[in-house]
Amino acid sequence: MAAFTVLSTLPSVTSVVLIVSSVALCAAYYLHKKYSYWAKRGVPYVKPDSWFFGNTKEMIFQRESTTFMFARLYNELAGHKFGGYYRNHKPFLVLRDPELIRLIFVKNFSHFHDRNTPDERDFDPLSRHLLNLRGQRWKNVRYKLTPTFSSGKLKGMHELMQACILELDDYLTKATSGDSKDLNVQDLRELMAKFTTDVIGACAFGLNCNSIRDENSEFRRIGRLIFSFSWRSYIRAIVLTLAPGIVMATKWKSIRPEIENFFMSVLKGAVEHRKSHTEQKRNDFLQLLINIQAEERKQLESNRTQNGTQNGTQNGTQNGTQNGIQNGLQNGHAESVSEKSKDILFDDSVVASNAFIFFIAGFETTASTLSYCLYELALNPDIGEKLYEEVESVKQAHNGTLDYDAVNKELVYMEAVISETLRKYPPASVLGRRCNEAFQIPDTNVVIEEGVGVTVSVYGLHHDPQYFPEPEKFKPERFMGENKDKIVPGSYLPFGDGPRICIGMRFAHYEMKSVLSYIITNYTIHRCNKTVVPLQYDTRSVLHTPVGGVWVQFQKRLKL
Ligand code: HEM
Repeated sequence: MAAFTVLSTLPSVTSVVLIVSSVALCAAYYLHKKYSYWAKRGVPYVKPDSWFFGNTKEMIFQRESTTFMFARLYNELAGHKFGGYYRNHKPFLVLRDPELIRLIFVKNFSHFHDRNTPDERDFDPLSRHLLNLRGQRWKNVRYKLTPTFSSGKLKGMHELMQACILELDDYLTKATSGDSKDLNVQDLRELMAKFTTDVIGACAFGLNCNSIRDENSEFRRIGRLIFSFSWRSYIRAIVLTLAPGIVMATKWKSIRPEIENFFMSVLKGAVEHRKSHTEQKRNDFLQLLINIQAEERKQLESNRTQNGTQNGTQNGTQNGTQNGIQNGLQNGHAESVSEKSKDILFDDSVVASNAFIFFIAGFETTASTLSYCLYELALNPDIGEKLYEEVESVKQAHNGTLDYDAVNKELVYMEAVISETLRKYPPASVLGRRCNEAFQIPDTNVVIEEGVGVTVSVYGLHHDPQYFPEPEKFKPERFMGENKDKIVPGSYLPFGDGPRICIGMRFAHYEMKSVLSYIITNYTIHRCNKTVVPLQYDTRSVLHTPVGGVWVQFQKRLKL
């Protein structure tokens, strides 16, 4: 009986084996075909180390940070102007040659106008911002937002920035004059993140974030949350690359609900406040967004009236717009029903998303640069002293104060110190573009096909001795005088390049120079027993974050 049972199951075992082997063979054939992409085209490439994840396994399993993984690919392709790699089984190209980078990012931008980020989503109200937008939609939004950081607007922000510096002054004065000798030992990442959160809150949204003064500031807590590791975001990122359809079908948002709700309610509050205080003249980013939306609505209304498609006339006044934004932001729904028209560029979702991205991009990148800069000043006191002398002499030439023009134009050594910090520690260590129209690489037979992504390891370039000899040394002189002119175009890209270059670059420079001149004139910065040299980086972090923070000691500067 038992023998009979075994025999009767045999055909099904054979079928299972057959099915499994056929599936395995098909999968192997499929993957082999996918992973032959670069070899077939005669393009040098880095051999994938995983059938499933291509060249990104170490990053996905969090054994290597994103920065170091792309720098490794850059180094493994040494000797080539470009080379292939695979993200999962998708082909990507690493661009190594600065001239080729410029060709793609600047001169042939029309073939590469989008990033590799996922397309904007209707269900994700905070994802439709400049970083993600594509094609004509990106172009239109960028054109409208460009005036945000014009010289006139930056000048107008001088007082707001000074007020945040005074808060920092208050904090550091207490920290350095207290009896407890530990108070003057500070984690720069945290301190600078608090400062830059306050600055972007004040300058872009007219908000008092209070991060320096209040240990439990909600803004700082949310800021930390945005960049902290979460399993939700981690799994989503993997699913997004392997099977984007699942993310779309399940409407799996990129932003955690807590963060989304916080931003929606803050923006709603800010817009409400403006509505009830129309006498206060504002000149900031939020106001620019409000005005743009008002103009757009006015234009649409007049078009509709002209076309006879609308019976009643509405007034596209500022108040009307504020009501629109306000209604749309209620309950986390960024887009009101009446706004589903295709003609609308600045619907509530685009307004909220761009306010959100300005906040995130506005505080983290500058905070990280400032903290690395102060860390290097602690390790290199001679550079700190030279900086101090420059700031003092510019101040003396301007009756003891630094106005907007002096900060911008006269702090030459300061500019070099910041540039060197951005070289050694680029906060955005990888740049990417997606090919939207086939492009033949000059003097080769290689065609970058539509849909293929290109990647630039900014960290790899900035640490390549061919462009920056002794790359681990902190040498601001690289960016002074004729040395600066020798920098190969396309090899130094802390803010990216081409029409999609960072929109906040001038604001960031101005903010960093303003606060550094204040710190350097009032304090000296020192190594302490918590200072780690060299820094060790967190492989789990989305950003290039040092494990355990960046610690230094502040001392009040003794002035004669
Ligand atoms: C040290 C400070 C900063 C660094 C190093 C930095 C770096 C970058 C980089 C590398 C890009 C990508 C450029 C490209 O793809 O070619 C970028 C884009 C962007 N940055 Fe910044 N950034 C900084 C500060 C800021 C600030 C202060 C803001 C806003 C207040 C900002 C807002 C943006 C936005 C909105 C984009 C997208 C631009 C577009 O696609 O049109 N950034 N940034």
